Amino acid sequence: MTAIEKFREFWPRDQVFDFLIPDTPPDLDLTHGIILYLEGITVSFGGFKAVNDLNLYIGDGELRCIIGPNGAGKTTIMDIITGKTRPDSGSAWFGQQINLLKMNEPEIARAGIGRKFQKPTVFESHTVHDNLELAMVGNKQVWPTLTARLNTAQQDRIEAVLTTIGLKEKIRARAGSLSHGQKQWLEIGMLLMQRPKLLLVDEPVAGMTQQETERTAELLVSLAGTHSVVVVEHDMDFVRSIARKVTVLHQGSVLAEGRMDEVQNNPAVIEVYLGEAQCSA
Ligand SMILES: Nc1ncnc2c1ncn2[C@@H]1O[C@H](COP(=O)(O)OP(=O)(O)OP(=O)(O)O)[C@@H](O)[C@H]1O
Repeated sequence: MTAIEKFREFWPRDQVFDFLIPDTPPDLDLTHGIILYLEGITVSFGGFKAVNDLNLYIGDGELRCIIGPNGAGKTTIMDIITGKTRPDSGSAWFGQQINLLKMNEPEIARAGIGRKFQKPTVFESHTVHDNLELAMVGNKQVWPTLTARLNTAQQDRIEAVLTTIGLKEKIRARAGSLSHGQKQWLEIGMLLMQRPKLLLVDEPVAGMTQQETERTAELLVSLAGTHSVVVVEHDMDFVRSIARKVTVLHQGSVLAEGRMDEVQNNPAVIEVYLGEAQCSA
Protein backbone atom coordinates (compact mmCIF):
# COMPACT_ATOMS: atom_id res chain seq x y z
CA MET A 1 0.00 0.00 0.00
CA THR A 2 1.42 3.36 -1.02
CA ALA A 3 1.65 6.23 1.41
CA ILE A 4 -1.15 8.08 -0.35
CA GLU A 5 -3.46 5.02 -0.19
CA LYS A 6 -2.72 4.70 3.54
CA PHE A 7 -3.54 8.38 3.96
CA ARG A 8 -6.85 7.98 2.07
CA GLU A 9 -7.87 5.10 4.37
CA PHE A 10 -7.18 7.19 7.40
CA TRP A 11 -8.86 10.40 6.13
CA PRO A 12 -12.69 10.43 6.11
CA ARG A 13 -14.13 10.45 2.56
CA ASP A 14 -16.50 13.33 3.23
CA GLN A 15 -13.74 15.58 4.58
CA VAL A 16 -13.05 18.65 2.42
CA PHE A 17 -9.81 20.53 2.93
CA ASP A 18 -10.26 24.27 3.60
CA PHE A 19 -7.86 25.14 0.81
CA LEU A 20 -10.08 23.26 -1.69
CA ILE A 21 -13.12 25.38 -0.85
CA PRO A 22 -13.34 28.25 -3.36
CA ASP A 23 -13.26 31.69 -1.70
CA THR A 24 -15.41 33.25 -4.44
CA PRO A 25 -19.13 33.49 -3.62
CA PRO A 26 -21.63 31.40 -5.61
CA ASP A 27 -23.13 32.94 -8.76
CA LEU A 28 -25.96 35.37 -8.22
CA ASP A 29 -29.15 33.29 -8.23
CA LEU A 30 -32.18 35.37 -9.24
CA THR A 31 -34.61 32.53 -9.85
CA HIS A 32 -37.25 34.13 -7.62
CA GLY A 33 -36.84 37.58 -9.18
CA ILE A 34 -35.57 39.13 -5.94
CA ILE A 35 -32.03 40.51 -5.82
CA LEU A 36 -31.92 41.63 -2.18
CA TYR A 37 -33.58 40.18 0.89
CA LEU A 38 -33.28 41.96 4.24
CA GLU A 39 -35.30 40.18 6.91
CA GLY A 40 -35.74 40.99 10.59
CA ILE A 41 -32.74 43.32 10.59
CA THR A 42 -32.07 45.12 13.87
CA VAL A 43 -29.09 47.38 14.60
CA SER A 44 -28.51 49.10 17.94
CA PHE A 45 -26.02 51.80 18.78
CA GLY A 46 -25.55 51.91 22.54
CA GLY A 47 -29.06 50.57 23.22
CA PHE A 48 -30.73 52.84 20.61
CA LYS A 49 -32.33 50.86 17.76
CA ALA A 50 -31.33 52.67 14.55
CA VAL A 51 -32.88 49.84 12.52
CA ASN A 52 -35.71 47.88 14.08
CA ASP A 53 -36.86 44.50 12.74
CA LEU A 54 -36.69 45.75 9.16
CA ASN A 55 -37.89 43.73 6.17
CA LEU A 56 -36.97 44.96 2.70
CA TYR A 57 -37.07 43.14 -0.64
CA ILE A 58 -35.68 44.58 -3.87
CA GLY A 59 -36.70 43.03 -7.18
CA ASP A 60 -34.30 42.17 -9.97
CA GLY A 61 -34.04 45.19 -12.29
CA GLU A 62 -36.10 47.39 -10.00
CA LEU A 63 -35.55 51.10 -9.33
CA ARG A 64 -36.52 51.69 -5.70
CA CYS A 65 -36.46 54.96 -3.80
CA ILE A 66 -36.05 54.97 -0.04
CA ILE A 67 -37.25 58.09 1.72
CA GLY A 68 -37.75 59.05 5.33
CA PRO A 69 -36.96 61.76 7.87
CA ASN A 70 -33.44 62.41 9.17
CA GLY A 71 -32.31 59.58 11.41
CA ALA A 72 -34.83 57.08 9.98
CA GLY A 73 -32.04 54.54 9.37
CA LYS A 74 -31.49 54.92 5.61
CA THR A 75 -27.68 55.19 5.75
CA THR A 76 -27.46 52.40 8.31
CA ILE A 77 -29.35 50.08 5.94
CA MET A 78 -26.91 50.91 3.11
CA ASP A 79 -24.07 50.21 5.56
CA ILE A 80 -25.52 46.78 6.35
CA ILE A 81 -25.96 45.83 2.70
CA THR A 82 -22.36 46.78 1.91
CA GLY A 83 -20.87 45.10 4.99
CA LYS A 84 -19.79 48.29 6.76
CA THR A 85 -22.13 47.65 9.70
CA ARG A 86 -23.10 44.26 11.11
CA PRO A 87 -26.69 43.90 12.36
CA ASP A 88 -27.41 42.50 15.82
CA SER A 89 -29.97 40.16 14.27
CA GLY A 90 -31.66 39.34 10.99
CA SER A 91 -30.53 38.09 7.62
CA ALA A 92 -29.30 39.72 4.41
CA TRP A 93 -29.13 37.77 1.16
CA PHE A 94 -28.01 38.83 -2.30
CA GLY A 95 -30.14 36.65 -4.57
CA GLN A 96 -30.94 33.16 -3.29
CA GLN A 97 -27.44 32.00 -2.46
CA ILE A 98 -25.17 34.81 -1.28
CA ASN A 99 -25.24 35.49 2.44
CA LEU A 100 -24.05 39.09 2.82
CA LEU A 101 -23.60 38.74 6.57
CA LYS A 102 -20.74 36.27 6.01
CA MET A 103 -18.81 38.62 3.74
CA ASN A 104 -16.62 41.67 4.23
CA GLU A 105 -16.86 44.94 2.27
CA PRO A 106 -14.48 44.04 -0.61
CA GLU A 107 -16.12 40.63 -1.04
CA ILE A 108 -19.56 42.23 -1.23
CA ALA A 109 -18.32 44.74 -3.81
CA ARG A 110 -16.79 41.92 -5.87
CA ALA A 111 -20.06 39.94 -5.66
CA GLY A 112 -21.78 42.82 -7.50
CA ILE A 113 -23.01 45.48 -5.09
CA GLY A 114 -21.78 49.00 -5.86
CA ARG A 115 -22.30 52.01 -3.64
CA LYS A 116 -22.23 55.65 -4.62
CA PHE A 117 -21.81 58.00 -1.69
CA GLN A 118 -23.27 61.49 -1.66
CA LYS A 119 -19.97 63.32 -2.24
CA PRO A 120 -18.19 62.51 -5.51
CA THR A 121 -14.72 61.01 -5.05
CA VAL A 122 -13.14 61.04 -8.48
CA PHE A 123 -9.40 61.39 -9.16
CA GLU A 124 -9.44 65.12 -9.91
CA SER A 125 -6.04 65.33 -11.59
CA HIS A 126 -6.78 62.46 -14.01
CA THR A 127 -8.87 62.53 -17.15
CA VAL A 128 -12.38 61.16 -17.38
CA HIS A 129 -11.02 58.25 -19.43
CA ASP A 130 -8.34 57.42 -16.86
CA ASN A 131 -10.82 57.56 -13.99
CA LEU A 132 -12.92 54.92 -15.76
CA GLU A 133 -9.85 52.85 -16.54
CA LEU A 134 -8.72 52.93 -12.93
CA ALA A 135 -12.13 51.68 -11.86
CA MET A 136 -12.02 48.68 -14.19
CA VAL A 137 -12.20 45.21 -12.69
CA GLY A 138 -8.86 43.44 -12.65
CA ASN A 139 -6.76 46.54 -12.47
CA LYS A 140 -5.43 45.78 -9.02
CA GLN A 141 -2.20 47.74 -9.40
CA VAL A 142 -3.53 51.18 -10.03
CA TRP A 143 -0.64 53.23 -11.37
CA PRO A 144 0.99 50.86 -13.86
CA THR A 145 -2.36 50.52 -15.69
CA LEU A 146 -2.11 54.06 -17.00
CA THR A 147 0.92 53.17 -19.04
CA ALA A 148 -0.33 49.75 -20.15
CA ARG A 149 -2.30 49.41 -23.41
CA LEU A 150 -5.97 48.55 -23.09
CA ASN A 151 -7.35 45.72 -25.15
CA THR A 152 -10.27 46.35 -27.52
CA ALA A 153 -12.89 44.92 -25.16
CA GLN A 154 -11.69 47.18 -22.34
CA GLN A 155 -11.68 50.24 -24.61
CA ASP A 156 -15.19 49.34 -25.85
CA ARG A 157 -16.36 49.04 -22.26
CA ILE A 158 -15.05 52.53 -21.43
CA GLU A 159 -16.76 53.94 -24.56
CA ALA A 160 -20.06 52.25 -23.65
CA VAL A 161 -19.98 53.61 -20.10
CA LEU A 162 -19.07 57.10 -21.38
CA THR A 163 -22.14 56.99 -23.63
CA THR A 164 -24.36 55.83 -20.74
CA ILE A 165 -23.22 58.63 -18.44
CA GLY A 166 -23.27 61.25 -21.22
CA LEU A 167 -19.60 62.27 -20.91
CA LYS A 168 -18.27 61.18 -24.32
CA GLU A 169 -17.32 64.75 -25.20
CA LYS A 170 -15.35 65.01 -21.95
CA ILE A 171 -13.21 61.91 -22.39
CA ARG A 172 -9.91 63.86 -22.30
CA ALA A 173 -11.05 66.48 -19.75
CA ARG A 174 -9.53 66.46 -16.29
CA ALA A 175 -12.09 65.22 -13.76
CA GLY A 176 -11.30 68.27 -11.62
CA SER A 177 -12.60 70.55 -14.38
CA LEU A 178 -16.05 68.90 -14.50
CA SER A 179 -19.19 70.43 -12.97
CA HIS A 180 -20.56 68.89 -9.76
CA GLY A 181 -23.21 66.97 -11.72
CA GLN A 182 -20.69 65.67 -14.25
CA LYS A 183 -18.46 64.43 -11.41
CA GLN A 184 -21.43 62.55 -9.97
CA TRP A 185 -22.11 60.90 -13.34
CA LEU A 186 -18.43 60.04 -13.72
CA GLU A 187 -18.51 58.35 -10.34
CA ILE A 188 -21.60 56.38 -11.35
CA GLY A 189 -19.63 55.44 -14.48
CA MET A 190 -16.72 54.26 -12.31
CA LEU A 191 -19.14 51.99 -10.46
CA LEU A 192 -20.52 50.70 -13.77
CA MET A 193 -17.01 49.71 -14.87
CA GLN A 194 -17.13 47.07 -12.14
CA ARG A 195 -20.36 45.64 -13.64
CA PRO A 196 -22.43 45.74 -10.45
CA LYS A 197 -25.83 44.03 -10.37
CA LEU A 198 -27.15 46.20 -7.55
CA LEU A 199 -26.36 49.91 -7.28
CA LEU A 200 -26.92 51.83 -4.05
CA VAL A 201 -27.04 55.57 -4.65
CA ASP A 202 -27.05 58.04 -1.76
CA GLU A 203 -28.63 61.47 -2.40
CA PRO A 204 -27.50 61.71 -6.02
CA VAL A 205 -28.97 65.14 -6.82
CA ALA A 206 -27.93 67.11 -3.74
CA GLY A 207 -26.27 70.32 -4.98
CA MET A 208 -27.21 69.76 -8.63
CA THR A 209 -28.78 72.30 -11.00
CA GLN A 210 -32.30 71.60 -12.31
CA GLN A 211 -30.88 70.46 -15.65
CA GLU A 212 -28.35 68.14 -13.97
CA THR A 213 -31.12 66.72 -11.77
CA GLU A 214 -33.22 65.90 -14.84
CA ARG A 215 -30.25 64.28 -16.56
CA THR A 216 -29.54 62.21 -13.42
CA ALA A 217 -33.16 61.03 -13.38
CA GLU A 218 -32.80 59.87 -17.00
CA LEU A 219 -29.51 58.13 -16.19
CA LEU A 220 -30.86 56.19 -13.20
CA VAL A 221 -34.04 55.22 -15.05
CA SER A 222 -31.90 53.97 -17.96
CA LEU A 223 -29.80 51.81 -15.59
CA ALA A 224 -32.85 50.06 -14.12
CA GLY A 225 -33.77 46.84 -15.88
CA THR A 226 -30.20 45.82 -16.57
CA HIS A 227 -29.32 46.75 -12.96
CA SER A 228 -31.27 46.99 -9.74
CA VAL A 229 -30.99 50.49 -8.32
CA VAL A 230 -31.74 51.69 -4.79
CA VAL A 231 -31.79 55.46 -4.36
CA VAL A 232 -31.90 57.28 -1.03
CA GLU A 233 -33.06 60.84 -1.64
CA HIS A 234 -34.76 63.72 0.16
CA ASP A 235 -35.69 65.68 -2.98
CA MET A 236 -39.35 64.75 -3.40
CA ASP A 237 -39.69 66.17 -6.93
CA PHE A 238 -36.79 64.00 -7.99
CA VAL A 239 -38.24 60.92 -6.28
CA ARG A 240 -41.60 61.57 -7.98
CA SER A 241 -39.85 61.79 -11.34
CA ILE A 242 -38.07 58.43 -11.10
CA ALA A 243 -39.79 56.20 -8.57
CA ARG A 244 -41.88 53.21 -9.51
CA LYS A 245 -41.99 51.99 -5.91
CA VAL A 246 -41.11 53.95 -2.80
CA THR A 247 -40.23 52.67 0.67
CA VAL A 248 -40.82 55.09 3.54
CA LEU A 249 -38.68 54.48 6.61
CA HIS A 250 -39.46 55.77 10.05
CA GLN A 251 -37.58 54.98 13.25
CA GLY A 252 -35.71 52.14 11.61
CA SER A 253 -38.74 50.30 10.20
CA VAL A 254 -40.78 50.36 7.01
CA LEU A 255 -43.70 52.73 7.59
CA ALA A 256 -45.20 52.39 4.10
CA GLU A 257 -44.34 50.99 0.71
CA GLY A 258 -45.97 51.36 -2.69
CA ARG A 259 -46.35 53.67 -5.65
CA MET A 260 -45.49 57.32 -4.99
CA ASP A 261 -49.14 58.41 -5.29
CA GLU A 262 -50.12 55.75 -2.72
CA VAL A 263 -47.52 56.68 -0.10
CA GLN A 264 -48.09 60.38 -0.75
CA ASN A 265 -51.69 60.01 0.39
CA ASN A 266 -50.92 57.76 3.35
CA PRO A 267 -51.86 59.76 6.50
CA ALA A 268 -49.05 58.21 8.58
CA VAL A 269 -46.47 59.16 5.94
CA ILE A 270 -47.83 62.70 5.68
CA GLU A 271 -47.66 63.04 9.45
CA VAL A 272 -44.08 61.86 9.97
CA TYR A 273 -42.41 62.94 6.76
CA LEU A 274 -44.07 64.15 3.60
CA GLY A 275 -45.82 67.16 5.12
CA GLU A 276 -42.46 68.45 6.26
CA ALA A 277 -40.53 67.38 3.11
CA GLN A 278 -43.13 68.87 0.75
CA CYS A 279 -43.07 72.17 2.62
CA SER A 280 -39.27 72.36 2.39
CA ALA A 281 -39.08 71.15 -1.25
N1 LIG B 1 -22.23 54.86 14.52
C1 LIG B 1 -23.31 55.33 15.16
N2 LIG B 1 -23.31 55.50 16.49
C2 LIG B 1 -24.38 55.94 17.15
N3 LIG B 1 -25.55 56.27 16.54
C3 LIG B 1 -25.61 56.15 15.22
C4 LIG B 1 -24.50 55.67 14.45
N4 LIG B 1 -24.87 55.64 13.13
C5 LIG B 1 -26.15 56.09 13.10
N5 LIG B 1 -26.59 56.39 14.34
C6 LIG B 1 -27.93 56.86 14.69
O1 LIG B 1 -28.85 55.97 14.10
C7 LIG B 1 -29.98 56.68 13.59
C8 LIG B 1 -30.13 56.37 12.12
O2 LIG B 1 -29.08 57.02 11.41
P1 LIG B 1 -28.96 57.00 9.84
O3 LIG B 1 -27.74 57.80 9.48
O4 LIG B 1 -29.03 55.63 9.33
O5 LIG B 1 -30.27 57.79 9.39
P2 LIG B 1 -30.65 58.41 7.98
O6 LIG B 1 -32.05 58.01 7.71
O7 LIG B 1 -29.63 58.03 6.97
O8 LIG B 1 -30.58 59.97 8.26
P3 LIG B 1 -30.19 61.18 7.25
O9 LIG B 1 -31.36 61.34 6.31
O10 LIG B 1 -30.05 62.34 8.18
O11 LIG B 1 -28.91 60.82 6.56
C9 LIG B 1 -29.74 58.14 13.88
O12 LIG B 1 -30.43 58.47 15.08
C10 LIG B 1 -28.24 58.23 14.09
O13 LIG B 1 -27.90 59.27 14.98
